[in-house]
Amino acid sequence: MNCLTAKQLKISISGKTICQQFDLQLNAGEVWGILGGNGAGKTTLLHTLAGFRAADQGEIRLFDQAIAQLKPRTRAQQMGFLLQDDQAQFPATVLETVLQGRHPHLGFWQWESPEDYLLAEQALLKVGLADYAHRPIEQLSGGERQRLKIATLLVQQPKVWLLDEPANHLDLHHQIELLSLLTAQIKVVQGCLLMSLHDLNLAQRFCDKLILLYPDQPPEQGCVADLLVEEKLSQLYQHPIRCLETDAGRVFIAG
Ligand SMILES: Nc1ncnc2c1ncn2[C@@H]1O[C@H](COP(=O)(O)OP(=O)(O)OP(=O)(O)O)[C@@H](O)[C@H]1O
Repeated sequence: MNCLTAKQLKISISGKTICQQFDLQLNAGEVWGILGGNGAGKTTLLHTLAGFRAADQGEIRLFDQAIAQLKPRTRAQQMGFLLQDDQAQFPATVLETVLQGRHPHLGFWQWESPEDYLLAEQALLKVGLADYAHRPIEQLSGGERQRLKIATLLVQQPKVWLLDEPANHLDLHHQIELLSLLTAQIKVVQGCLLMSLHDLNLAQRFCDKLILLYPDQPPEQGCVADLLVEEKLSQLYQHPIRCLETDAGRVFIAG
């Protein structure tokens, strides 16, 4: 099943073309990564696919409905977005914040039900924040805030997940723990996930497919095995990248 499709997309920002005549199809059960250097356009591409900004040309469809025509509430029932920088937040506790993930599913005057609270508590448990439920969010560390944002998306229960640098602020244990949780969830609910990443080893471990946003040539997309190779990665980052075969699988290091 197609979850998110883009046809003949042209995206530019500040006079720079990120992509043109770009087609994309995210299918049920797929985990995609976007790789590219700073300023390559990863965030811009994600924001455009989410319908937060208009493309210069082309069409984006979420479950076969034009995203530009979807009401924000309908879109939020189907698509969750993890913003990279999300500083401006109202004073609230961790539990109040995670419950906001239920809002697209509640009626205008409807309060959260006991089931909503249960979902929120389960999500906090999954991200290791159960003991922080009544803490004001301004007292959380960077990594704890990131885990709270992921918990909020878990209770939102979207089918399509767009994540801008989900590994930001997370220690190695939480990177693996949370990306394992999210990618397993995608397979179970037959949704799809597209995330920007700076860590090639996380891309290798968690992604099925990739989009490479080069600085000097059109984007490329395909399977991880075809794209995570020294020559393409060195071109992508304009820096020599080496791929090493180890007991733990392939690892990538900057030369
Ligand atoms: N609001 C904006 N107005 C004008 N130009 C912008 C704006 N946001 C980003 N840009 C520019 O658009 C280009 C793409 O930025 P974008 O944030 O999409 O890159 P990125 O690949 O996500 O980068 P990073 O890895 O540094 O987060 C950059 O050259 C950036 O300077």
